[in-house]
Amino acid sequence: MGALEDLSTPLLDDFAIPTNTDIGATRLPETTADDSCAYLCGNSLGPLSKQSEKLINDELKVWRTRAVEGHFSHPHGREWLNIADTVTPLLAEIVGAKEKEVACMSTLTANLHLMLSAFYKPTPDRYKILCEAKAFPSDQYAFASQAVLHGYDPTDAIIELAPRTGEFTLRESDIIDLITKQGNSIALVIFSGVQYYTGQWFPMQAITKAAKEQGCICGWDLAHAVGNVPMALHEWDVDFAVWCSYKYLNSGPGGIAGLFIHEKWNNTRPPQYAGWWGHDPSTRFSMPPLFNAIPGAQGYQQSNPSVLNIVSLLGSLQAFKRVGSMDLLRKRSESLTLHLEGELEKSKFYVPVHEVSARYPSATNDKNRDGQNSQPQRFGFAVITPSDPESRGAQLSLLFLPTGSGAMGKVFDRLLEEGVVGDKREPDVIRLTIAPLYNTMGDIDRAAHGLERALEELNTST
Ligand SMILES: Cc1ncc(COP(=O)(O)O)c(C=O)c1O
Ligand SMILES: Nc1ccccc1C(=O)C[C@H](N)C(=O)O
Repeated sequence: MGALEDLSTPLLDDFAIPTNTDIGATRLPETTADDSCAYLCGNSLGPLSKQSEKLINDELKVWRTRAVEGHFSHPHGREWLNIADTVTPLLAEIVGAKEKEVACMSTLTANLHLMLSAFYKPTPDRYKILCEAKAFPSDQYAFASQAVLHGYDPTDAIIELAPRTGEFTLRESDIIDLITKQGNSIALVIFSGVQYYTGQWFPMQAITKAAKEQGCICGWDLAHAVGNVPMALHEWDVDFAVWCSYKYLNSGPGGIAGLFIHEKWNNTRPPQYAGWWGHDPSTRFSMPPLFNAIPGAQGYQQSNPSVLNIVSLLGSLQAFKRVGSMDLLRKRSESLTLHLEGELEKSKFYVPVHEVSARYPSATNDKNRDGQNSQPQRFGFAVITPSDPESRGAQLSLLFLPTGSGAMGKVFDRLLEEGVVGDKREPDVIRLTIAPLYNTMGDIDRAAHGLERALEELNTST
């Protein structure tokens, strides 16, 4: 099996990256029109894997030529009845789980609700849900609606832990202290593995351990962690986890999601929302009236999965497999992200994150935007993602200053004109992600130089 050992990009050819022309880059020489853009947005939607494209086309052909027979007989040995079996072992490796602890199914938010319905069992003494403040909105809605479903007021039932004043990310000690002090009233501790906005990789093992010591259930939303950072869900004794696959796993827009349930729950957490795909496959097609669940995560499957979605995921997972392990991929990821960070720190407009509060006092106070101050301030940026590589994945989140000044939007547009695709989170953040499967040092240089030119222009034109 091949392994990425240096900063070359052996898998670059595996992915179709949009060209500068495709994304409408207008400020580049004509000669680069057909070159790949610098696609730094794998945290939102991974690019198309060429193998996925091939596999989808293969399946379309099977559908065209065999129709329903494709379920039972398949020219490439991927009978649709068992199509999920092509991806579960690969997913299990990526999240550090046993195969039977993983199911590839449905969508992230739906899976989150399924897991909450199975694991959030509040009692009058222990009914709280602990999560990070400003979790991805879908998660906030899911937590709140589940609290309401059980008769609790979300403002009381949900504890949202926010960074300290003047800080942007959570300190491990603050998370652990809170769990230790309030754990006996907490039913569920659920964080995102990697935070979508800040890029912080939470100390998953330590949080899980602290939660377990207090008798809490511990679950994880791994949307931004899966395929990004190495994990050992089984060994860490995580109770459940959910993820989508269209970010670092490159399965395509709306791709099929996944979930993990620790095997220790096999006998005590039967699926409550049963469907035929969670039924024992050996008798599924005898159509028995009584549900007999597959032990473990796969018993939670409800419907027959989308074959096109699964093979789309499979194409990309084969690229992960060729790399060899998440640890190897992570090595490359760490050095590329360090390099991006280093380039950003060289900028004239770089503001160290610990100076943000002092230099832009309103940046950590949403009510009073710096952009409305009477004194015009220089446009700049800080990196709010933790600088410790152990506390982050591939993404760096740049906070544009002064906050509320509109600088972020202008820089974002300018980067796009130069063929650099990041993503913006209003009002002030651009996320840049160096995905180790397909991004290059050249992408980093383009982003850093584009950013410098954009801020130079912004500061001289006002
Ligand atoms: C952390 C997190 N949770 C939930 C979602 C929602 O996912 P979906 O629309 O696939 O349910 C996303 C991404 O969209 C996310 O990043
Ligand atoms: N599925 C999408 C469709 C359209 C636009 C964004 C998304 C995202 O996934 C957003 C992502 N979860 C984020 O971290 O912001």
